[in-house]
Amino acid sequence: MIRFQNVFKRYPERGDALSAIDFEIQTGEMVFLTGHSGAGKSTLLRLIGLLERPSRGQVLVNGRNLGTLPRRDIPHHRRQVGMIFQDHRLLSDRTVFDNVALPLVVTGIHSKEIERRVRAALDQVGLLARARATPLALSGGEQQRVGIARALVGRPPVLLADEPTGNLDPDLSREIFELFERFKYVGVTLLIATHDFELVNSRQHRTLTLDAGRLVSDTGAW
Ligand SMILES: Nc1ncnc2c1ncn2[C@@H]1O[C@H](COP(=O)(O)OP(=O)(O)OP(=O)(O)O)[C@@H](O)[C@H]1O
Repeated sequence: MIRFQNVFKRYPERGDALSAIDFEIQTGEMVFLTGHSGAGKSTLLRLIGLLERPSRGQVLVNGRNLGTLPRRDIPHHRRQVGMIFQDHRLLSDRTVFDNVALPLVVTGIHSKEIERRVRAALDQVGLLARARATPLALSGGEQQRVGIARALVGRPPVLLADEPTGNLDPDLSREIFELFERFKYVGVTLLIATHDFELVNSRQHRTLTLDAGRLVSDTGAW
């Protein structure tokens, strides 16, 4: 589902943020991406989401080479890849329902179908009862779950999460990971960047480790 072939990413003012990265992730795998701050985790995720392009090498998602993807296919690609961020980036003047509906509204899906899918996504993250609240009325963990529902609502086959539990206490972090583990069972491919070594070590998932832009370890599938 995700394949990197000798990928480099160079920022002109910084040098190589990623060097010679090679790995493959199969459909339905749940993989952690770890490494020190600045190791290149977010850069790697951004290449998969096509928010950045590699300086060298190839990134393939679902068999398609992102380097040769025609411009008109980029919106379709972005819908295939749900992204979850640490700072969840919710719109504070809209309800939880509207925040989750946003990715569907731009695709022009019928409003009845939007309602059905948003309710299903909120139900999956346990927030159906808070659909009419605004994000500021929610706790940090609940806000993060709204961000997850928004990433899920378009049913993307790939979910990327960048420090999804960065601001949460250990109990909430565990809850979020348990939620991710449930997606794995419905065939979603998940790549989760995190510094939370304790959490990574407590859960038996394949782990890719970056160090100064190089892939220094891959524990392989368990
Ligand atoms: N847009 C950019 N322009 C220039 N340099 C960048 C840019 N984005 C990232 N970098 C640099 O690339 C390196 C990798 O950054 P990246 O954000 O991928 O690391 P990270 O492992 O996600 O770090 P953190 O855990 O702190 O979020 C860093 O040295 C960073 O300063």
